[in-house]
This record gives sequence, C-alpha cells and structure tokens, in this order.
Amino acid sequence: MGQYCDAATMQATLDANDYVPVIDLSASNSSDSNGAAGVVAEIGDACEKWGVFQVINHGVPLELHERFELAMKKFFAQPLVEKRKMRKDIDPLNPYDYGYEEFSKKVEDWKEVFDFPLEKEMPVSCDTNNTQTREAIPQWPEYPPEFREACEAYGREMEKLSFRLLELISMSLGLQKQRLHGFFKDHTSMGRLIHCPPCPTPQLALGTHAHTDVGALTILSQDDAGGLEGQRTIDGKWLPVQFVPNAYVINVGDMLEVWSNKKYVSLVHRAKVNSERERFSIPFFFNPAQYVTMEPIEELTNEQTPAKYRAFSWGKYYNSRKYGNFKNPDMQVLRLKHFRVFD
Ligand SMILES: O=C(O)CCC(=O)C(=O)O
Ligand SMILES: [Fe+2]
Repeated sequence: MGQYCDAATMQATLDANDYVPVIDLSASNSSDSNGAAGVVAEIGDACEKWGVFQVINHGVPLELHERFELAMKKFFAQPLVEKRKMRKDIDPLNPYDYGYEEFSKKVEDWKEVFDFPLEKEMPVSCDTNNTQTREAIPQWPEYPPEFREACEAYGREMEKLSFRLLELISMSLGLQKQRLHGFFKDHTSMGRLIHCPPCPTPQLALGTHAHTDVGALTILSQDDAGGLEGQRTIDGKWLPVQFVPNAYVINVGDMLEVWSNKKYVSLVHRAKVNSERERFSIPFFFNPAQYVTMEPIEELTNEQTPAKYRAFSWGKYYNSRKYGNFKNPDMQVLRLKHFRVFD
C-alpha cells in the first residue's frame, strides 16, 4: 500500500484488507472481454461488501480537474461578503447556493459549500407533493471569471463517468448494460464544492456528519488532507477512505440500494476535520429524473426475494431532503426506512 498517501486522520491500526478497493477502469474499455468482465466483478464485489470504492484511469482529464480545483480555491478564498452574494435566500428554491451553516440537514457541519446543479429544471415549490418543475435560474459567481466554465466542464465529465459507472454497475447486477439509463434522461444531478477551514477543536466537530447520499451514486474527489470515512457494509466498521492521487471515490447511494433490492446498501459516511490544515472535497451526486418512480428492479425480485421497498417518487424524496433543513423544521424528511417492506 506504499503508493498511497495516508490521510492525516488515518488510524495507525488498519489491516491490509481495510483499504477501500481501488479499481482500474482502463480494462473496462478494452476489447478484451475478460478485462471488462474482471472490472464488472470487482465493482460488484465492492458495491456489495463495502458500499464504496475508488476508481483510477477513469478518463477524466487531469488538466481539466486541476483547472476546476484552482477556480474553486479562488472562489472560497474571497471575503465572506462576496461569497454571501451567492446565498439562495433571494430565491429559496434556487439550486445554486453558497452556504456555511445548514448542512447534513438538522446538524451543523464545519464547512462552507457551493452547490451547482446540472439540471435545467427546478421544483416549483418545496412542497414534496408537488413535483412540477420550472426552468432553473443559473446563479454563478462573477469571481473568478473562469469559475462557471470550469464547473460546467467538470460537470460534463462527471456526467460521462456516471453513465459509464452505471453501465458497469448494471452489469454487476446481472442486468442489461443500459437497463438503468432511462431513469437518468432528465437527471437532477449536482456538484458540490466543500471547504473545511482548519478547526481548533476537531474532536468536537465534523466536516460532514454521518449520512447516506440520496441519489444513485456519488463521485467524490478528496484532497490529501483526507478525513473522509465510510462504514463498510459487511461488518459496519468505520474506515478512512485513503487518499489516492487522481482517483475518485464512488459511494453507493440510496437509489442504488432500492433498485438492487438491497443487494447493494447505501454507504453511511462522514468527514473529519483537523486543526492543522484546511480540506477540500468535491462530491458529484448522480440523481434520477424528477418524475422517476423508485422501486426494486423487476428482474431482481422473485418469490424467494420479494421487493424490499414500496414504490415512491424520487422527486418527492429528493425535495424532502433538499428542503427539510433548519429553515423548514416542520417538514418531514423522507428516508428509505419509510418505504421499507418488513417481512
Ligand atoms: O466532506 C466530505 O468529504 C463528504 C461530503 C459528503 O459526503 C456529501 O456532501 O454528501
Ligand atoms: Fe455524502
């Protein structure tokens, strides 16, 4: 494991088999079908046993990634008064948002974030029963001038990688390659830039409190400050996600848990902060279209293994998670347990 830089927060007592699997995607492109089948098997194993893995040789150009990271750092380095201009208070439904106090829903995190959606549509209301949409109003910061273009280019790369991973994951479930693609025709994916300043009392705070991601999968880029931790599916053990240069961390999200009928379980994860240095982290959430009805994929259920979830609307689920924060204390935040069928 010498090739990996250990995160500052890494426990000293990790076993060799406690490192999150690192999967080389280059073989999945090759004409060698054994190579591709090997990648599918590795991904299936990681989704089932870990709920998380990292990918290398993923095809995202390094130069594009670095340009994007630089623009992000310039944005966060501005005075608060400039960043606050991007708060969505002006239009509470605007999905473009700078914020620093209301994340992980009802718990405060030690961080500031900027959210940018890829979607062109946004809900007309934060009422979860209303899944109508209207055109989203882009709200991009003026500084740095290259910010918007860098975020959009990065978003397109993430979209490409997401569809590629979706194919590999579908195959790992024994489904047709493009079986899940239709759910993403008008997908509601978004990117999030996270900056955690150094924290004087890291034992009392978290950069991100424990949670699962609501969508299908998340592609996350963390820097060498580390801090990301996941709860491994097979034994529930909390493990650091080691920093691997130029890799992306892939989390199983709630919707993959539903489609796979719980063969894959949504990863519980969190991020620690440290007192010495700031950390940056960039998740990209790959989410279905607003109008998709979520339920286990038919081919994955049968008499012996009946559906473990009742059908529900992704739009309603997503809106309840997006808007059920401090400002909407009475709103019911939907979770998977609300749709679970217990036998
Ligand atoms: O801070 C991090 O690296 C984790 C972020 C995360 O899990 C999220 O925003 O959903
Ligand atoms: Fe997350």
